[in-house]
Amino acid sequence: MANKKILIVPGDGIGQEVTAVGKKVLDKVAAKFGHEFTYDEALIGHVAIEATGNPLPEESLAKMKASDAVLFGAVGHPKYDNDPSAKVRPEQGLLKMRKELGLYANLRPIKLFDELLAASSIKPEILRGADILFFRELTGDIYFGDKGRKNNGDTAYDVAEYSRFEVERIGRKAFDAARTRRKKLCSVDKANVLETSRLWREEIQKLALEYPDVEVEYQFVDATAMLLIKDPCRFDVVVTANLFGDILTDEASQIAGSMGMLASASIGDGTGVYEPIHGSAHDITGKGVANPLASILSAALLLDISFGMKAESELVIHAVDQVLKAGYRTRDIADATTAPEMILGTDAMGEQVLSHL
Ligand SMILES: NC(=O)c1ccc[n+]([C@@H]2O[C@H](COP(=O)([O-])OP(=O)(O)OC[C@H]3O[C@@H](n4cnc5c(N)ncnc54)[C@H](O)[C@@H]3O)[C@@H](O)[C@H]2O)c1
Ligand SMILES: CC(C)[C@H](C(=O)O)[C@@H](O)C(=O)O
Ligand SMILES: [Mg+2]
Repeated sequence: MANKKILIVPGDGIGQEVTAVGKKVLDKVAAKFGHEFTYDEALIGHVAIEATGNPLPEESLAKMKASDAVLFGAVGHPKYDNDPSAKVRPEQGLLKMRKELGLYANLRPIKLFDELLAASSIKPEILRGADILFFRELTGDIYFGDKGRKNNGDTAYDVAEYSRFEVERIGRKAFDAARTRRKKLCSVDKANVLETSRLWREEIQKLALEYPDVEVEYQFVDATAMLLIKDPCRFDVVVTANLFGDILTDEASQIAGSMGMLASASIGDGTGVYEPIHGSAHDITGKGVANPLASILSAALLLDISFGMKAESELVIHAVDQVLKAGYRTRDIADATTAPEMILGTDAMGEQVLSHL
């Protein structure tokens, strides 16, 4: 029995819809195992701009720092996506949260539930058994370097920077994880072109000497994009920089069947933040069709990583597996053989998972 303070930060668009389901799952787990979870909510993104003018109000940040874990949804609104000159943007709230909480490691597990083999456009014989753990560096790179315009606004720049300690700390986490898995690590960079990547590779090579039991390979990011689709089973743990990790994991969502299946854990030295890798999905917002499984699986990561509740976490993953085995699907993971009555909306899918807990 444990007492924990969980902060729910739904954000924008389908973030609101799926996080409500993730919270219900946490509630049910607490009741089942006799834990006491207390909840608070905080604003971020477009909803925070509307309410306060600030994409990450100080009050939200203070609540995050004071909580034991954060369940996060997504940020984003078409208003800003279509206005490149907007000075205040929802995404700034997300990046500030990551920086302020020191969330330098973003773990993105890509694991295919067997029942979804048919939902993917990749051939089943290539896909079967795929199980990759991405470590995406999250507080450095081109995201956080100097950026601006010059030459009367006719030239724009974004500076990419990495320091040795930033590469070392994410690299160490990735090597440690590889040791607990299949002992293979792939470090992804663009060291044939980028100086940040050459420093990245130097640091990973140094770390490799400390982990002789882990088989290390180095791949360029362009080749990795190809290999993920050609032969996803060759990968175990992948460690890479912020921008490469962002792009490669959206691609890798197709290994798991859909963006709506991928959970993530953003961790550092303080409060951990657990979030689907997907965004606010304007195209389906308000329709009640968003897949809540990424949020539910994020809740499972929260239980495991921030609270050390392994059995609770495994129960949630098992419940998701059972629901998929029973044939239930949201629209994004349905295939031609799915009967219409088995295609559920966000809340109904959540109810199925709750009933299997
Ligand atoms: N972590 C975040 O908060 C985050 C991540 C990515 C994008 N964004 C923001 O989200 C907005 C939309 O961006 P985008 O369209 O490029 O990416 P997106 O991830 O929101 O959507 C990409 C596609 O995947 C589908 N999709 C995503 N999640 C789904 C789910 N749970 N169930 C079913 N289908 C799902 C969407 O319908 C869309 O077709 C932008 O404003 C962007 O900046 C935020
Ligand atoms: C919204 C955006 C800033 C964010 C990122 O690029 O990190 C998103 O794509 C993600 O993957 O969480
Ligand atoms: Mg992304």
